[in-house]
Amino acid sequence: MTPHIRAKENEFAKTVLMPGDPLRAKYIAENFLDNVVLVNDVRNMLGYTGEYKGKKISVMGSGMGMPSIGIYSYELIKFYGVKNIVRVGSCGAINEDLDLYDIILANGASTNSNFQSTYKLNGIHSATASFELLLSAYKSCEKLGVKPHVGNVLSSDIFYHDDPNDWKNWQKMGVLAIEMEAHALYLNCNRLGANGLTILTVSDSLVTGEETTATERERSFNQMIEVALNMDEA
Ligand SMILES: Nc1nc2c(nc(Br)n2[C@@H]2O[C@H](CO)[C@@H](O)[C@H]2O)c(=O)[nH]1
Repeated sequence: MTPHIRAKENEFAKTVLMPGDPLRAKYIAENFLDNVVLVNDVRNMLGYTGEYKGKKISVMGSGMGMPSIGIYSYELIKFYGVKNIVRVGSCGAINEDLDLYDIILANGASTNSNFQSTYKLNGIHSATASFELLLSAYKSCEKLGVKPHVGNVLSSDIFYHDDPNDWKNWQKMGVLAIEMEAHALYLNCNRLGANGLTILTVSDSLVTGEETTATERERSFNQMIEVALNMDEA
């Protein structure tokens, strides 16, 4: 038990998928997993443990933003012994080579947040994904005939930026997309010795202004879930 999760000590699998929206955790559990058990509903941040092709796996919402995923990923690793956390989310593309519904594997996550000030580093830490999980996800994409984009994303503290063109400065740095969680997940994993990865589907483009349709969003979300569930476990 923690202030935010009521699950019993061994109720989480070694690997946890984390969509931002707890209702997507419910969707994944109901549509992809067998023998599902609800292990958390504190604050309605729904968490489930079940099986995929006989392998135990958990799925729980992270909430939006780094403070939220920062709490849940910390508690999963520190108090429940979770070894691998795979964020499965959506993002806004800022690179012109990206199309709606494309899949991104984030090998790193830049930020405009001061989240890492807690570590009192004399410098800036590069928040990075686990190569083991990244390679496993890349191979899973190949098996499923998905061509992912692998690169850096921006984890922003802000959705409504006062300067609507701020993203163009990040585009110059080769950043592929904007989301709001990966950097904090990677910091916790880097600091606590766990493996983290963020898999994203492009649900809007700041370059073209395009937005996905609800039905298409669900189809591409399913493809990303298939990629995550078919990864070899680290
Ligand atoms: N800041 C930001 N976050 C985005 C964007 N598109 C998407 Br989907 N997101 C993600 O969606 C949620 C905000 O709608 C957050 O959890 C982000 O990870 C975007 O253009 N900007």
